[in-house]
Amino acid sequence: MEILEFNEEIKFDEELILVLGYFDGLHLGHQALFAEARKVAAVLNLKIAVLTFPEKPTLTFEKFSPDMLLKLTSDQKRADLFAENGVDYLVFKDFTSDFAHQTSEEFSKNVVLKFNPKVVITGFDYTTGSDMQNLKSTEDYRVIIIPEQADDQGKISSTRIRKAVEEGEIAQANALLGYAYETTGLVVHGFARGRQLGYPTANLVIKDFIHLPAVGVYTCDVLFHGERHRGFASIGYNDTFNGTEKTVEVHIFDFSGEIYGEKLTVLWLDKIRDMIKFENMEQLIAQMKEDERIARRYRL
Ligand SMILES: Cc1cc2nc3c(=O)[nH]c(=O)nc-3n(C[C@H](O)[C@H](O)[C@H](O)COP(=O)(O)O)c2cc1C
Ligand SMILES: Nc1ncnc2c1ncn2[C@@H]1O[C@H](COP(=O)(O)OP(=O)(O)OP(=O)(O)O)[C@@H](O)[C@H]1O
Repeated sequence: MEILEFNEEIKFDEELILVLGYFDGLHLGHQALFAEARKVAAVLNLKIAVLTFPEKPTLTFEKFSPDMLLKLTSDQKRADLFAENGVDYLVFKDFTSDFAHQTSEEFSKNVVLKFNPKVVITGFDYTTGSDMQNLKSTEDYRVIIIPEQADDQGKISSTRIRKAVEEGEIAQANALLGYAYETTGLVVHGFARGRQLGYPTANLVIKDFIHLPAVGVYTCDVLFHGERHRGFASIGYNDTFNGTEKTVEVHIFDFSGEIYGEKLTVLWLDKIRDMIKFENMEQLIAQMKEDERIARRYRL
């Protein structure tokens, strides 16, 4: 997959299938667009391009708050997901005021046609231009609109998944994503109390602007040096020790070793329980033994 910046000069000579949207998380709804794109691309023997934005379009319209920068994936994972979904050209365009103020006709001429698309694929609720039109087929390209992908609670959407993650409903988030929600971090030094508890933990610092699951205790898998290990993790303030800083800590079962400075990816699988402020360490250890049983028993 090639990653490109959209600019005035860009112009594809080959005909393409173009997919449009922001695609935070590349969830099952989004995946339906790419499944259709792959089908059409195979029949017509064409490559697939996606035009998307590095940040959420709402940044251009609403009063800024830092959580507007948060995403469901890191930029790296986002690119990986586009590639896994069959994208050949991943094209980024800053969502500027000028861009937003184009009419749908201008958008078609100034943007869509630059991709020389034979077919353009969008979802049922995708609108373009300041006049908020659905994209329509022209003599140059055919538009395929993918119907709403929904479950019993309605449309599968990035908004629903963000809410599920932030409420700790990880199993629900994963069901809507079609893959396990993940967080990548760098292992740094904590207070080294975990050893005393019998569960040394890798304390993670997270550099990506991504949504973190709610405070709590979770079953997880950990990707480390190309291998997948079962573990359990805690997100919270170490209440038993009157901690004041939020930490993300993970204990990998049947593993020992110094891994400071390494990068780990935590695949969040299911929430076990809320964080508890225990009277003493013994109670915390007893609870963690029970958590371990639950985490080890968890089947994918
Ligand atoms: C699976 C798991 C569950 C945990 N549950 C709790 C908890 O309920 N209450 C709490 O105060 N700390 C909890 N902790 C956090 C421990 O207090 C923390 O791992 C320990 O203080 C070690 O911190 P350190 O790595 O900074 O030394 C949990 C940690 C793990 C890995
Ligand atoms: N459930 C769905 N079914 C069909 N198409 C969808 C679905 N969700 C999104 N799409 C389409 O995917 C593209 C990207 O959509 P977008 O990034 O707005 O996702 P979203 O999940 O609707 O996001 P948000 O919840 O932030 O509004 C658009 O063309 C949109 O119409």
